[in-house]
Amino acid sequence: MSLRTTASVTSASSTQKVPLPVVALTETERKRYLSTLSGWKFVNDGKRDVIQKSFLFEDFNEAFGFMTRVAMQAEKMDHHPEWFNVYDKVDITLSTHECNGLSLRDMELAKVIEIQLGKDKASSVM
Ligand SMILES: C[C@H](O)[C@H](O)[C@H]1CNC2=NC(N)=NC(=O)C2=N1
Repeated sequence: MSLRTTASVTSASSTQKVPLPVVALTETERKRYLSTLSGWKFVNDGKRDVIQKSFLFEDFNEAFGFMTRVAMQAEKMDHHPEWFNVYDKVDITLSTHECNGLSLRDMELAKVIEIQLGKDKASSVM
């Protein structure tokens, strides 16, 4: 099965992003997407399905810089992390209100977060 990614439609004049659907992923889909993401854990908190990951940074500056960069991208996607930060630690939970569980939007945002993490790490070793 090929994984669905951000849908885009191209017309002669422009490429427009189309919002990803908010339908709940099946268990099979969820497992397939999670297998492409490093360290994200599936949790049912008793009320809903979520995915979670904890990140550890050098200090508050690195942690909050990462959060700021992720926030800008999340806002563009109209899909936002639930997160908790103490100094160098950031705990992130992703879920979709509309389906009370996990949708493609959560998987897409997790991917964006991983890409940002990679960029931040790369710049810190330069
Ligand atoms: C109205 C607005 O589009 C919705 O409330 C969006 C905003 N950001 C969101 N973020 C997340 N993580 N889940 C959502 O279901 C969600 N819904």
